[in-house]
Amino acid sequence: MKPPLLRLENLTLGYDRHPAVHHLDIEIPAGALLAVVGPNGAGKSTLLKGIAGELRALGGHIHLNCRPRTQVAYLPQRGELDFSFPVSVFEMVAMGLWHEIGAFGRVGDEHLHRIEAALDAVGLSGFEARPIGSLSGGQMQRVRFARLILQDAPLILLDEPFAALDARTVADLMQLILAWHREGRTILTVVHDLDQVRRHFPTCLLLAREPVAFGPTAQVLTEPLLGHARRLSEAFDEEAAVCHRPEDAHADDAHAGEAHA
Ligand SMILES: Nc1ncnc2c1ncn2[C@@H]1O[C@H](COP(=O)(O)OP(=O)(O)OP(=O)(O)O)[C@@H](O)[C@H]1O
Repeated sequence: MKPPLLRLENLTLGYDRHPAVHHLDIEIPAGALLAVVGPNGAGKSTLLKGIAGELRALGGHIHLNCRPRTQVAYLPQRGELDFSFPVSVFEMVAMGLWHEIGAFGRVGDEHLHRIEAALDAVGLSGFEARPIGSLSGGQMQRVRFARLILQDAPLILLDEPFAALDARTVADLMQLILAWHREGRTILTVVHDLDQVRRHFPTCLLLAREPVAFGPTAQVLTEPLLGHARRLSEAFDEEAAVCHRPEDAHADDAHAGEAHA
């Protein structure tokens, strides 16, 4: 059996000292294609932000069996994007190479070739000079996927990559995700469409401020478990303090995104 690429140990994540999601004790094996599902406000985006190192843990630990900064590719929700940023498609995609060439490094022939190949893979050859502000929502999401291709990361975190996209774009992006899975990468994707999860994602984490179920998708997406998740989410107290278990005596010294070989 493959060792876990990612292990969450009694993890609590939240904002202003209030937990948004907690009691996460989960091992995700290398090569998993995992859907993260749950009601609105269940803590799905918060979990991805924590793993991406954008949010410090309030308690517990995140153990990563890869380098946190350069080997984790994170695609935030599209609502968090500034489309008015004055860059071209080429420049936006080339940002996927920052960990190889640095912010002001020179893009060499090999890099040019890889940028062209990534744009081709997402169906945007010929769009290089277009300002990103002139793209449709679907084209912009393709550009963001091209950037992920260049990041070439073993761990990929996708937050609602299919939201508000047409069926053709969803199908094309899903094929890219499946190709990454075949290459052995580990992929966590927040998805709302449960039919899509059943079709394409072998494993699933059902969240409702805490893990409700984790495992093979058919065993997780059952009516009783989905109902339980809805009820837990509705009953959650947003103002609650971090709740420590007796074994958490040293939880406060946790560091999110900490590398752990
Ligand atoms: N920046 C923030 N500051 C304070 N609270 C936040 C912040 N971001 C999220 N929250 C709160 O944390 C909780 C979990 O939010 P999160 O966005 O992780 O849920 P989600 O499962 O991704 O929801 P959705 O499916 O609606 O996107 C919610 O109560 C939300 O209001």
